[in-house]
Amino acid sequence: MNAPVPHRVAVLGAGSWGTAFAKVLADAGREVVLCARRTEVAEAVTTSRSNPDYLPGVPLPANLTATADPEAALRGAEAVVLAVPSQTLRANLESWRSLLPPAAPLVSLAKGVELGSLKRMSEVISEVAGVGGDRVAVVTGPNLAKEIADEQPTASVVAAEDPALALALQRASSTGYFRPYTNSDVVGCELGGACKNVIALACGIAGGLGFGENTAATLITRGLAEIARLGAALGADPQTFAGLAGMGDLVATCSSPLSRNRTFGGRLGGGATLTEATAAGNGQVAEGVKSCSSIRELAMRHGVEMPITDAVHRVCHEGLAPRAMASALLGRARKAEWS
Ligand SMILES: NC(=O)c1ccc[n+]([C@@H]2O[C@H](COP(=O)([O-])OP(=O)(O)OC[C@H]3O[C@@H](n4cnc5c(N)ncnc54)[C@H](O)[C@@H]3O)[C@@H](O)[C@H]2O)c1
Ligand SMILES: O=P(O)(O)OC[C@H](O)CO
Repeated sequence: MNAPVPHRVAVLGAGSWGTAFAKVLADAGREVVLCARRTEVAEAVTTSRSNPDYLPGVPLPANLTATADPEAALRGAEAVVLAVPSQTLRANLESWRSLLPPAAPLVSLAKGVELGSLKRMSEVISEVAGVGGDRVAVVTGPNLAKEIADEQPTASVVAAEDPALALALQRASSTGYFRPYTNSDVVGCELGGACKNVIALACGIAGGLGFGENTAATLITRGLAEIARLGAALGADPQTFAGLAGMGDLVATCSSPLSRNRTFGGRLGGGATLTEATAAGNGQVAEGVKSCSSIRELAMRHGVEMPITDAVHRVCHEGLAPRAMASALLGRARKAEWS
């Protein structure tokens, strides 16, 4: 069965990625309403046709309008995109639940695993909105918001249980600079997006300590190995981790100075405390700082070894000195590469 390609789309959350993805949808021909938490952000988008707080200097198209009123944004929406930080998704969605159009698909842009429940974002959405997994989709991949806002060529993944929904959203978001692929492995795609933030923190810490590309490549490669192990335990398709939502996003995030996670790790490696590193982020969220704990707990629950994730958790939350991280990792028992 074909799912209708949505024309009117509400994007809830007007931060970096919410705004950039709203622009993608508008450039793909949708009528997009971007919903900001703060009135001044919505007003700035309306009056200046840009979002100076999150994407300064990026012109936004006329078929992208903004409001701070979720009811106005959601009225008549044929698809709803959720673009808020992962640890805030539950509370935000609870406040929007009664306004959600009854049949509209719900699309997650968030990359994280919820603290406490250890749920992936699509699971949180199904639970809070009271909808089946067939109405939920995920957009993920090597998608640094600023590069996409500047229309640099990028591929992405639309993952959904329902192949017709994935196809409809793929059509709804394809532009000359943004090429989404479909994928039915929602579990693997979401794990790839959440876990790479933690490995990017590790790469940032290594960079802050003055280590070079061998260390970064080691963390990326062994990071991918531990992400894939968790994926296997949770029933993901192993191929996903070799794709855009796995290796692709891992490489982009671990390598880019635009990554909030890598940048945050760099501050820790350079000697900042967690509080100082958070303050320097000016309200921008490095998702891995919280997800390192939920992912570690998820791995422990499933008997999966994730030593890099464990070390990042210990640096962020248990006082392990960044410099001691290398000896903690290299001092582990010797083993075969594929074991
Ligand atoms: N920025 C990127 O390059 C990028 C790319 C892909 C995915 N993502 C993911 O998308 C999600 C959103 O990221 P973003 O870059 O748009 O974040 P951001 O920090 O730039 O913006 C967050 C938005 O959520 C709103 N919000 C609502 N409740 C909030 C709360 N309690 N605390 C903080 N903000 C709250 C903010 O007002 C803001 O509009 C994250 O899960 C992130 O990992 C980001
Ligand atoms: O800036 P980061 O570290 O949250 O990463 C942004 C995106 O997830 C990259 O795909």
